[in-house]
Formats: sequence, C-alpha cells, structure tokens
Amino acid sequence: MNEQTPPGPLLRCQDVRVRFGGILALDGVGFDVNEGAIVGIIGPNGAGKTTLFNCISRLYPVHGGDISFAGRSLLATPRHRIAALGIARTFQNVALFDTLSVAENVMLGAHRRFGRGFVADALRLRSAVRAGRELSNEAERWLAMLGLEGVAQRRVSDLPFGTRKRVELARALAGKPRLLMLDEPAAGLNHAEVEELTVRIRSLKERLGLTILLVEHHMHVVMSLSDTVIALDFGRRIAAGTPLHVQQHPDVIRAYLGGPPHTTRSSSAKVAS
Ligand SMILES: Nc1ncnc2c1ncn2[C@@H]1O[C@H](COP(=O)(O)OP(=O)(O)OP(=O)(O)O)[C@@H](O)[C@H]1O
Repeated sequence: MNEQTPPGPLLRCQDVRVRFGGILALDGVGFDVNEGAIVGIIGPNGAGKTTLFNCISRLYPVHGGDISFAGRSLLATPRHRIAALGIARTFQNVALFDTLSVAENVMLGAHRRFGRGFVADALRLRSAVRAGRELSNEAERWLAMLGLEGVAQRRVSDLPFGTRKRVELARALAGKPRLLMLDEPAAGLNHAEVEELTVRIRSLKERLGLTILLVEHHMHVVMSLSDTVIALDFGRRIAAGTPLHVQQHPDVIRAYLGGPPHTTRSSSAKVAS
C-alpha cells in the first residue's frame, strides 16, 4: 500500500446517483476497490457501466452519493486534476490524437508527471532538452512493454484498431496511474487479440502493482481476470462478489436473459465463462 494512503479501499463509490432527464442511469450504486485488486463491472447494454466510469473520471456530474479515491472525495476535484491524482482510463471507442505518432501520443500520457516543472524547463533551454529526452526515454519504455516499438513513428490513424487500443493502453500507463480504468478493452478485437489482451492485463497488473477497474462484455475476460465482479442493471447494483458467485446469481442471469422483472432487456453478452 502507498504510504500516503489512509487505511481503506483505494476507490470507494457510495450510493452514487446520476440522472439524465427521466432516466436514472445510476441509482444508488456502491462498491469498494482495494489496492492491487481487479474489479470487473458487468451488466447488459445501458446498465450504467460507462456512466460510472464517466463519474469517476469527473466527466459526468454526480447527483447524489460520493466517490472517493485514496480517502479523498473526487467530487470536489476538477476533471483536469484526476490524472494527477493517479487515475487513468481508456475509452470504449479509443480516444487518441489520430494525427500524432504513436510515440507522441504516449509522451502525452507521461507528460502529466513532468507537470509544471516541465513547462518551466521549457523556458530554460538546457533543462528543456533534458526533460524532452527523459520524456522520450520514458515513452520508449512503455512502447517496448506493449510491443509497440515497431510502430513508434507511425501515425495513429494509419494503424489497425487492435494496435490503436494498445497505444491507448500505453498512453494510460505512461501516466503511472494507481488506478487504471479499462472501458471494454476487448471490444472490436479478434479472438487471438482478446486472448493476448487477457494475458497482458494480468501481467501488467502484477508487474506494475496496478489496481484495475474493468468494464467488459467478454465474460471470459472479465471472469478470468477479476477478483471481484459487480453486476449492474438499470443503474442498480444487482450482485457483487467472486466471479463464480456473480455468474450464478439469479438476478444476473435474469438481467442478461431478459426475464422478469425486466422482460424487454436484451444484450450482446452471455453470462458464461
Ligand atoms: N450523456 C448522456 N445523456 C443522456 N443519457 C445518457 C447519457 N449517457 C448515458 N445515458 C443513458 O444512461 C443509461 C446508462 O448508459 P451507459 O452508457 O452508462 O450504459 P452501459 O452499461 O455503459 O451500456 P453499454 O454496455 O451499451 O456501453 C442509458 O439509458 C443511457 O441511454
């Protein structure tokens, strides 16, 4: 555990509520994420998974409850301070600077750790050169870790989707987060890429001592990686516990199969590992 962290979970969501007009996208959701754990969030389409990520990243306002990180409420933290606190994320549809190179995108991820000193250095030539070199060495390290050395100078827009997802992961890691939030990292990947991703997430977590919050529709990925799984449906937490417990929970099966009380719900995911 990090010395500056008070005892307790690294991330705590308590009774989180978010409304969009008449829709309660999150309706009193609560759970803890302990340091070093992988917590999976599952649920049918529209369950509130991405909304939850957007609340933790401070992209969406929260209308009730609290979200705290390392013992401190995030709700008073402006969104531009979230990365500096040690939270990084990837997006369902990949959010990179398409016209920049792979290396430049990853350097941007590392840049936050150079902070204001980096800007100050830019005003002093020798230091600026040194800081630039450090940043570039740092980016190279992450590119090597993700097997991206061969495409470092390629423009992101020229790369296949699976590679862009890896670049986004490298950029998130370059910020040296304590909490890494992965929003459907396996979406759009082929079978071999999904297998490779599962192994990579597990090994990165071990190697870097990461804590991971994972939203994923591929049940094999989420069930094999997660220590704890939280299931949402219509903005509510319907189950939480070990992957096996959640997988066999009648409300989870009902939510995915569209049985009562939510007979209209369908989903692209099946509850099977
Ligand atoms: N910006 C928004 N404006 C209005 N409604 C929204 C917005 N974002 C999400 N919603 C609504 O909130 C609910 C939860 O959506 P959310 O995207 O969080 O679900 P999800 O579980 O991530 O679904 P999926 O698996 O399809 O990505 C849905 O009813 C959705 O239409």
